[in-house]
Formats: sequence, C-alpha cells, structure tokens
Amino acid sequence: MGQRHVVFFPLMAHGHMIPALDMAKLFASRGVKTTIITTHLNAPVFTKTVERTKHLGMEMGLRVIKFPTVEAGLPEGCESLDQVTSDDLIPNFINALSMLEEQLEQVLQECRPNCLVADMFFPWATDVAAKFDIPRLVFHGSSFFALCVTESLRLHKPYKNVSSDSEPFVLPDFPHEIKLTKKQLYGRETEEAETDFTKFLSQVSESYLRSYGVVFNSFYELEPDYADHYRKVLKRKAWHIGPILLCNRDAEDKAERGKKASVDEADCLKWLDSKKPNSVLYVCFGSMATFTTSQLYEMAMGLEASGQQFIWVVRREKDEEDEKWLPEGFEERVKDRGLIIRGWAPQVLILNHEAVGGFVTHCGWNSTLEGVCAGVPMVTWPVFAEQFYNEKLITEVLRTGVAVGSKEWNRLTSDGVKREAIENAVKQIMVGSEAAERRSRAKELKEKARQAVEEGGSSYSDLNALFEALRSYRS
Ligand SMILES: O=c1ccn([C@@H]2O[C@H](COP(=O)(O)OP(=O)(O)O[C@H]3O[C@H](CO)[C@@H](O)[C@H](O)[C@H]3O)[C@@H](O)[C@H]2O)c(=O)[nH]1
Repeated sequence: MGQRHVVFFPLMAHGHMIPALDMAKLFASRGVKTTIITTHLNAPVFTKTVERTKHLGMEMGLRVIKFPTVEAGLPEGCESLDQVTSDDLIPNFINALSMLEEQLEQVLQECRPNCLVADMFFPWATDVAAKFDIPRLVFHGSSFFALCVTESLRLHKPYKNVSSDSEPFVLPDFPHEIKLTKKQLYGRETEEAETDFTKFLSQVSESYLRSYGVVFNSFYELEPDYADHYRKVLKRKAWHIGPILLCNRDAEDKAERGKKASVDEADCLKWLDSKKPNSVLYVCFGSMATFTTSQLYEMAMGLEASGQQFIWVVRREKDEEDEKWLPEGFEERVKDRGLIIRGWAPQVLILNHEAVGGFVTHCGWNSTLEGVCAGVPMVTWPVFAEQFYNEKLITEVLRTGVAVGSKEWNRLTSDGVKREAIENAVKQIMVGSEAAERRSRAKELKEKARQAVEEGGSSYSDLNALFEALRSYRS
C-alpha cells in the first residue's frame, strides 16, 4: 500500500479546530498525507499553517465545504459554535452539522483516504466512513478523565440518589473519590431534564461504541489512572498522542492560533519582559464562555484586590455595554501592573513567557494542556461543557490548581463568583509555601509533557501504535 491518507473533520469551533489543525500537522510531520475539511468562513483558521507546512515538504490539504447557515435558520455569517450566542439556536446548529453528511461523503468519495478522524460532534460520521470501509476515529478533544466521568454517569446514574441540584454525589467505579453536583454536569445532563442537546449527547456516546476508537490529546503520565481505566475497565480502544500543541516549534505557529491576536505580540512580550519570573497572572476563558457584566465587574475587583500583576483577556469590544463591566478608574489604577486584552490573545506565547506564574482558566481542555505544557499552576473557574470535570483533575488529582468556587454550568451568562473568592484563589496560587509546592508539581508535569512527545516517549510511541493499527486495518 502506498502513502497513507487521513482526513480530519473538526467541529466548527475554535477549541476543536485548533487541536485538529495541530493533529493534521503532527500526522503530516510523520509522513502521512492529511486533508482537513472545513467551511468557507472557518478556512482562515487553517490556510496559513497549511501553506507553511506545504513549503516544508509535508502533505497537507484543505477541502472547503458549504455550511448550511440559512437552511438551518442560523443568523447570517454564523458558521461556528463560538458564534451561537443564544441557547435557543443550539438545536439549529446541531441540525446544520447533520446537514454536512452528504458533503463529507463526497469528499471521501473523491479523496479515498485510509482513515477519517471526525469530531465527537459528528456521531453519524461513523456510518459515512463505513460506506468506504475505512475506520472512523473519534476526536474527542478532552481528557481521559472527562470521558471516564461521562461513562460513570451514563452507566451508574449516581445523580439519581441526591435530593437537590447542589447536593454532591460520588462518582461510582472511579479511580479517585470525585464528587460532583447535578449543576455541574455537561449540558446539565440528567434523565429528568432531557433536552435536544442531551439527546444529542446520547447519540455521541453511542457513536463512541461503534467507532474504531478515540484519539486523545493527552499523555499517559498526566492521567495514567484514567488512561488505564478507559482502556482496561471500560474496555475501549484509545490512543493518546498529546499534548499535540507541542508539535508547534516555531514562534509563528505558537503566536497565531485560531485568530489573529488583538494586541501586537511584540508589545505584549515586551511588557512581560519587564516583569520578574513567575510574577504575572494570565486570565483567559477560551473561545466560547461568556459572563454577565456584573461577573466581569467582580472579576476586575478581585484581580485588583489580589495585588498581583496580570494579563486579563476579555472577549468584549471596546464600547459594548458602555464598559459597565469595568470599575471606574480601574485601568488607570492598575496601569503599571495590569494589561487588558480585548478580543483574542496570543495565549501560548504568553503562557510560555517566564514572567507568567499562574493561569486563571475555564478548564477548556486546550487551555488546560497549554497551562500544563507551560508548567504554570492554575485557578480553576469552569463555566460549561466538560470543564467542571477537568477542574477536578487539576485540583484533586494533579493538585496543581485551586478552585475559585464556580458552581453552576452556564455557557452564556455565567455568574456568582464573588471578588473575595477570586482574590483568595489568586493569592493561593501566586504566594506562599503551598503555592511553591503546586508550582513545583506543575513544572514536573511540564517536563513529563515534553518527554511524552519526544522520540520514544509515551505519546510518540502511541502514535506509532495508531499508525500500525491503521496499516493493518482489514489487511
Ligand atoms: O484569546 C484567546 C482565547 C483562546 N485562545 C486559544 O483557543 C483555544 C481555546 O480552547 P479551550 O481552552 O479548549 O476552550 P474552548 O474554546 O472553550 O473549547 C471548547 O472545546 C474544548 C475541546 O473540546 C473543551 O475542552 C472546552 O470545554 C470547550 O468549551 C486554546 O487553544 C487557546 O490557546 C487563544 O489563543 N487566545
């Protein structure tokens, strides 16, 4: 058989497209021909890297398909989940995704690849791959830990034994004693509250069982109990090949991820150069989570009260809501120690600067891994998706983070964390002897992450094992 060809089909959302692009690049760097499928308005996320990689002699291609925005009743220009700013439109978005089936089939018909790596949000992609007799791998985008939580919930339904949404229950058949509440579950997923979205999540869970296996953007040493649990107890096929972001070696690849940064990168790095090592806190909540105006106000007050230096990324335009979220005189008062980035930050560049000593994160899996790879302790502030699960991994298993006390799943109007809680959590990760211990554990993980992707490391070897499995598929 000649050269292998793998097609990647990521969900249209930055938290999924960014790692899929990295993954395609990683595969291409190992001699595999790769093609990424995306839609017109999302193409710019990929084009530069695809072009650059081609110049380096790797085979990477892009296939652009049409997103059925109008047909699905979505607002004009809405081609990504980040742009869905009302929960009422989630079913429309999911419906739009399902309309992509025919176009996926056409691309596979033309490309005739050996494998399809399709996002978890395309449960039906397993059947499309089957038509071409090729394996479908699920790209889950998150941790082994999160998927083990999902399975524990699905199999044992422990939330049935509690009398209120905020009463904690322990996850059964789980390597550590982990407690959650109903308010923190993905999509508030319980049987009593079945919605279109929770029904969709059931289809996703079921598609895992029928697919060839799952590729994880994780590494064995980060969550060994959960990598083992997933494979040995839940008896699922999986390959861990991360942190995939470490395949980005040039500054250019690290700087522009997903969108063009809203600040001049050089200015930002210059600002950090003027600060002492481990003295700056980086605060950012990914590409989708949004807060109420009053929550942003509390955040500002908490950051100010902590007395720490910080870079705070706020995804709001300059005069939106009259800047009510910004306490009066705030920018003037913190001008020597705080930098606000309105829009998109060059996150990986910032996190890897030696001045950065802490990360306030929503626990999206990409951000979590980027924090791990930078060796920084974290304040965990989960908002939605599987973020409350990742928080438990960071604070209770890895013990490199402190929870701010976020209690409830809410993607668009997250609220309820008080300034004192923010101030306390920030101080706990930045100063004191416990902070030093957390930092040293975080530095150890950074080193383990680096080793995992080096030749002979656990992720490097598992990627080889995956290639081997694909080579021998049906042969
Ligand atoms: O100003 C910014 C904001 C984000 N990013 C990047 O955007 C990505 C964001 O991904 P992630 O941290 O995973 O957050 P979300 O965008 O919220 O990701 C969604 O997708 C992830 C993967 O499935 C899930 O783990 C999350 O819970 C889900 O919200 C990361 O690579 C960040 O470095 C930037 O570069 N600059």
